[in-house]
Amino acid sequence: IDEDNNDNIKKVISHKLMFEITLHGFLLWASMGFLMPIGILAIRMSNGEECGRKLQILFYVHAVSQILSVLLATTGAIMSIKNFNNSFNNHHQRLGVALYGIIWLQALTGVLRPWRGCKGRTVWFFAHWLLGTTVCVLGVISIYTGLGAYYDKTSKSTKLWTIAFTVEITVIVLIYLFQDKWVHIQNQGVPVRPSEEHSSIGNEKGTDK
Ligand code: HEM
Ligand code: HEM
Repeated sequence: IDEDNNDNIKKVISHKLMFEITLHGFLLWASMGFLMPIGILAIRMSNGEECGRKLQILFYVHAVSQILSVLLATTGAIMSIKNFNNSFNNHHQRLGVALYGIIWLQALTGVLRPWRGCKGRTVWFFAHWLLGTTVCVLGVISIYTGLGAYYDKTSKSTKLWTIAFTVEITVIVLIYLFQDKWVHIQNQGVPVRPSEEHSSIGNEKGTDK
């Protein structure tokens, strides 16, 4: 009877750990694998946008989705630090802890931004863009290594999840690339005036011929 009891306790604990790992995965996927890239696509939609109201809405979508993303990741962080072993002895764990910290730094620089037209704004934008893009890419890598860690721990296949995530990220990357080409694509139907034909090299996005 004693052995039976022991077995049951073991099963209950591993069931609990299983649940916690799955929740960890979902929280961080939703945060860094979904909200963060979507928020970046949103603020990029405002590039070259003239209408003040549209600009404001896109800014809010960016700010809200990014703050929500940081809060979700933080929930996941508190959970994982409470329930996992905190040994930080593999790439997934080490990169993960670094990200937990950096996303807060990024959100903080987002909130504490200088006004447009201010002297510091150019440097701020470069820093916010560079760190933001890097963090998002590292987040995507962490999700792949996380799915690997899940397989190592549970021996359950994560093939379908990996495919699903790859499809999602591929779509997001295609939209990201498309955003740069949108004006150019629209202007394909507009005839080039002969006098401007040669000066069209190196044109700015907004005045694309
Ligand atoms: C951006 C996304 C992610 C970040 C930042 C992250 C971060 C972390 C961190 C810091 C740990 C160590 C926790 C500790 O020991 O206190 C950890 C462990 C773990 N994570 Fe993630 N994670 C992410 C996504 C995922 C995903 C999508 C899965 C898949 C289900 C996953 C599965 C695991 C597993 C199984 C562990 C156990 C640790 C092990 O022994 O390797 N993670 N994660
Ligand atoms: C972890 C959170 C965040 C990430 C990963 C992030 C990422 C980014 C990225 C990559 C860009 C550049 C987009 C482009 O290529 O044009 C950007 C722009 C911007 N972000 Fe964030 N961001 C975050 C949080 C915030 C927060 C909390 C705010 C404000 C409350 C904010 C305000 C802005 C603004 C105003 C711009 C546009 C700057 C301009 O075009 O002059 N960000 N963000």
